[in-house]
Amino acid sequence: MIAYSEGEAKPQSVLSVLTCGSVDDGKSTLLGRLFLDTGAILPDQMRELSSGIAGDVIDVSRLFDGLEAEREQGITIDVSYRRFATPHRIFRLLDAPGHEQYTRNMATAASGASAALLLVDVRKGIGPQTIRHAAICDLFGVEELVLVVNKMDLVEWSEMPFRRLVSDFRTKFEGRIQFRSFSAIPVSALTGDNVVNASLRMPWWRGRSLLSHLEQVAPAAGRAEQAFRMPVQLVEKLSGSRHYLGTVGSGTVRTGEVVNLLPSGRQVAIKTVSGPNGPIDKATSGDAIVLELEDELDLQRGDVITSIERPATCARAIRARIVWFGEAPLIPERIYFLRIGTQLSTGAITRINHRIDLASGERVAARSLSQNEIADCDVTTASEIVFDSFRNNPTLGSFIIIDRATYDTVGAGVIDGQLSRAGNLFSPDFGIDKNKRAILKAHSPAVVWLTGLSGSGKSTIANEVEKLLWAANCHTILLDGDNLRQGLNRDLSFTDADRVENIRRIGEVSKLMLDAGLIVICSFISPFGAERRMVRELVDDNEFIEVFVKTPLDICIERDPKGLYARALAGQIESFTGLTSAYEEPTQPDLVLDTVANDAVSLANTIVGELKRRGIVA
Ligand SMILES: Nc1ncnc2c1ncn2[C@@H]1O[C@H](COP(=O)(O)OS(=O)(=O)O)[C@@H](OP(=O)(O)O)[C@H]1O
Ligand SMILES: Nc1ncnc2c1ncn2[C@@H]1O[C@H](COP(=O)(O)OP(=O)(O)O)[C@@H](O)[C@H]1O
Repeated sequence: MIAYSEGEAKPQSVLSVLTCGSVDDGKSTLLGRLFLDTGAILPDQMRELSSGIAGDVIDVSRLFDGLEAEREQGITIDVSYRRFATPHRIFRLLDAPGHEQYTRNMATAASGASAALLLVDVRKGIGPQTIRHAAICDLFGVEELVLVVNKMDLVEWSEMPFRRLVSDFRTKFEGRIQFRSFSAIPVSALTGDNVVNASLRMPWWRGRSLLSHLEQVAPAAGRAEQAFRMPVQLVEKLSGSRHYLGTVGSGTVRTGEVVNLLPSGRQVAIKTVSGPNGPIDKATSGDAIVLELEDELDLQRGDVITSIERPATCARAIRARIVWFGEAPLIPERIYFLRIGTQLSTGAITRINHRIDLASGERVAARSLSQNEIADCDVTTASEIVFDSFRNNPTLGSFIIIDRATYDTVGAGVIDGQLSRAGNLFSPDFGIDKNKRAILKAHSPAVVWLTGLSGSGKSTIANEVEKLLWAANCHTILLDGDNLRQGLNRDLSFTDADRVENIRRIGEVSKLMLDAGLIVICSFISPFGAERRMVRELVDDNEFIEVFVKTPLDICIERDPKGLYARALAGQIESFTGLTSAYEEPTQPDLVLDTVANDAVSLANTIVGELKRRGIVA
């Protein structure tokens, strides 16, 4: 075994190996053991370690525990510690922390790994963490999963506990996980048995040691052999011509080749390909390049340049498997940012087809997803996205989900394919539109959106607004929580997920009525900023007036016009807004109404005043 360092002659094949499982299951010890027994640990580290010798057993975990501590302090670990080589292969170890909240890092690491070592303590068996990690490895295309059954020394090297654990794992994943290859190896990372060197203490084991198994793993199909994909990162105009900058995600591109531009679908020849040192004949996956095209086309960041033989797909609806990292749950129909390569779109998870239960590995129904949960979902985007199925080409096959308010990455997904309904919808261009309809009326259309706690005064004020507008010959409609929830939305409860769906439907109804030329007055608690923003974005800028009916909770409780607070406080109503369910106050409403200092009619006049100021009402 040789230690590998930059500059030496390099053995050819590199295998990226993800190590996962919990720290207690012996991950640090296993990594330490791999490095020690392959001779990859540097002499000064070895000296430091020797103080950990107890009898003839070296505490190899100390090397990696040290690194773990560095990471916790935010110190970047020198990756060279994590590279080692044998005469057959270079290994690049990607470590994923064992704690639950690090699922996000684990997903990132998994997307770059060909093989994964999933560590389990033979005495503890398969826990939710083991299942979660296996499911994430599967999700992100890790082809080779090795279940490393550790601490065999603590079960007297016996075969039965090992076999029991492996069969339990297989039962949980039968038919659900599609690793190209799965194997299980009994080891003791502490003593080194079966890690690098074959164990003499488990004569019943006829398989290879972990390292020799990893040396045999077939390397994953390289990205260089896949179809050409280059997401455009930047467009620059240099000496009069446009230059397109990006990194080749997969495949190869050559000067003179005709390529496909997506989503436009136009084809064009490549004039020049340039690398860091000037023009080159061809570039391949991983190369950062600059392209010049024969025709000046209006390509922008987020567009994708692909091969013409095997272009990517363009659609607005896809099926994807998603792992959720967000502290707040994923709610279907809520709008998030989706980033695929350099493309940024808004979109929603329109349906959760099923969730993977991490205790049993089974598919179960779900209305929302909590942190660390994994599910198969339908996703719809606002604009057309350019993608591949992850199986065919990971470059455009995965995406991340970003919260629109906090910009946190709240989830990641891999794409399984296009949804069939996606391709066949068009936006009809009817001759008579809302502006023409408005000509017949004494006003322009608008949505007046009143939001606030129950009992804050939304309905009372909305009613006064409608009376004033009717008197001014305006055509109006008043939509209210109480009436919509008895008809169109009678299937919806007051869970967060149902409130999101409630507002989505009302938003769509409001838009239709707006198109009919009406002034739509909406009175809904609409407790979440994300959905109020969604409705605002459905209509034109000047058409949406967000009115925050700002009445303190104690006043609403005092008013209690329907007796609901009394019942909620007595525990008879679940998830009651302001008490047991959240209300997110608007951060930038168009109007804030103080119902303590002003009466309902004067507040209604304030709203009508705003409609006049905007030129909606004469
Ligand atoms: N648990 C719970 N929480 C809040 N409100 C409740 C609840 N249960 C019933 N109600 C009655 O439903 C009305 C609110 O419906 P909305 O459609 O406006 O609610 S939401 O926007 O989906 O949150 C609300 O009407 P308003 O009092 O006019 O706001 C209540 O009458
Ligand atoms: N300035 C005010 N504006 C609106 N309502 C008020 C005001 N002052 C007192 N109220 C009373 O508060 C209650 C508000 O109830 P409602 O309009 O049904 O609220 P919401 O629709 O927000 O649940 C009514 O009983 C109303 O008479």
